[in-house]
Amino acid sequence: MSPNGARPARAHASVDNLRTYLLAAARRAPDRPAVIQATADGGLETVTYGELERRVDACVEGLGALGLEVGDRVILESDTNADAVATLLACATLGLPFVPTSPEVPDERLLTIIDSAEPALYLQSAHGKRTGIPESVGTARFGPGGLTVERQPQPRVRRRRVVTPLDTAYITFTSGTTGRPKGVVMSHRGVIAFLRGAEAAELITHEDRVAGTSPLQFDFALFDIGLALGHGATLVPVPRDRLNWPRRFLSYLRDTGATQVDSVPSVWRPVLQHEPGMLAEMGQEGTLRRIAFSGENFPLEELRRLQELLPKAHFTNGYGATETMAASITEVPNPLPAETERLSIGYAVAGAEMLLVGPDGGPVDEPGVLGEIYLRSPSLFSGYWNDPEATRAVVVPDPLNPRSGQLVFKTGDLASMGEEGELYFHGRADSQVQIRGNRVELGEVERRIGQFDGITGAVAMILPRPEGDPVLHAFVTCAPDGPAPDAKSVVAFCRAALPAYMVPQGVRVVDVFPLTVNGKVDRAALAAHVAS
Ligand SMILES: Nc1ncnc2c1ncn2[C@@H]1O[C@H](COS(=O)(=O)NC(=O)C[C@H](N)c2ccccc2)[C@@H](O)[C@H]1O
Repeated sequence: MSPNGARPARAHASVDNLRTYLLAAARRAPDRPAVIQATADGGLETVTYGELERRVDACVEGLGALGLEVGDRVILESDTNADAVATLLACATLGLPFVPTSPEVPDERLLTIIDSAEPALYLQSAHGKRTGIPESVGTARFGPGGLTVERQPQPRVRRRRVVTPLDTAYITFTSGTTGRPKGVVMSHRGVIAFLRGAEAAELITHEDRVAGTSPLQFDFALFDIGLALGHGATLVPVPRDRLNWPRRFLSYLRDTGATQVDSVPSVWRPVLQHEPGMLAEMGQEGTLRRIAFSGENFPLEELRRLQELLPKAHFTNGYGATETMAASITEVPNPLPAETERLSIGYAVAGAEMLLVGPDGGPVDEPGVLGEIYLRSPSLFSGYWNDPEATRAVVVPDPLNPRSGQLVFKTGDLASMGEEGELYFHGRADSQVQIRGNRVELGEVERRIGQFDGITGAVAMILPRPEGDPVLHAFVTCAPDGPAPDAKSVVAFCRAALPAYMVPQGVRVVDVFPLTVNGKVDRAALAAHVAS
């Protein structure tokens, strides 16, 4: 086929593409607010769906003139805001996979991602500060008026004439437990399949204002964008400098009229510690209708305190991995029953199914027995970028129907089943370590320590030792006004209720738990404490 150098390929409006799915509201109600965001001078501005579509098309024009080919990668570095959304939708329109990253990602990590993804173009906002992008990559800046090109991308031959639903919408690089970043390749069909499945959870209506708190490279941010725009609702990105100050965070939620807050559990820790009173006032005002969280277990003590302050709010536990965008969305009772010791991750979203598989590779059918979660889902990723071996390890034949050609996602997560088939998360399979032949439930250790008077949080982990058994360590945070508990009393407290092999050898008090750039507890950083 002769190169189609003339005009860029597009997706037909009738097929699945992130742009058509997320801008459908622009046709139905162009004057409705799509994004409410902070302005540079500290005010607020509203971008309507009609204005958002105009900005998308301005960016499509700029991108389309660069001669890029469907599938060429575009690094999109930004905080979450209307222009970042317009830019990612422009990439989607032209079948250009965007690789989301944000200003606080360190240079060397960005260079590792560039080295792997070999992007055609690097985009940052007009006031972005990043420098040192390799010469082989074109660079440009995006803003409300469209694109300003600084360095042209290298010329390429255009052959594709259409953008299909199987084309890549984005590649998000996860640090992964092994450290070498893996690029999760998500197709338009996959993302939209998950967002459509999530609609069945009826989390929001078009009246809602969804406050997002995750950085763009974390697909929780992409879920927030997809959830809000997919329902014709309003996205309220929370600026990072607001997140670090509880009072400013809460006043931002109040000023923007946010009705839902999506975050990892750690976002609420400083608020519970420093501004419970202000949060309680907001709880009484009733504007905040739903708290949605994902990414890791929400420590139950903290969750109960949050529920006490927000007695009228709904709580939603979103579980899943970037490789399928997510897997389940489960309503958490408010208040949590006193006897609850483990949050349910319920059932897979509509259109998907979570299966428990035992060590023998067969299904686990009886309640209470541990198995690994395998996920059957149309939102299964296309594979890890340029890493077929890592892909084959987690995209496997459906254990219940291996001859069908159907592939499922081997999550690496352990769970048990309740009486109604609902699942309960038991941690990562690779973090289940035996101590003297016994499987240690880190969550159980953390729960017990969390009940010690004055302790507000506990993280347990097992660290290998050069020789002999691995050692169980615990890290705790304490109430600011209370006495720092001494390690011996905490150990004795554990010994009174846990089997010997689950009693931590070391207990260290830390001011706050270190966090990864996505806001999860940084266990590697805690482990380094012990090594030092
Ligand atoms: N609700 C949980 N309880 C407990 N452990 C969890 C939970 N959600 C993840 N995880 C853990 O985190 C792993 C996935 O990590 S991840 O790939 O970075 N993805 C995420 O954390 C967020 C996920 N993509 C997502 C995006 C949008 C909505 C919901 C969920 C899972 O395999 C679990 O081990």
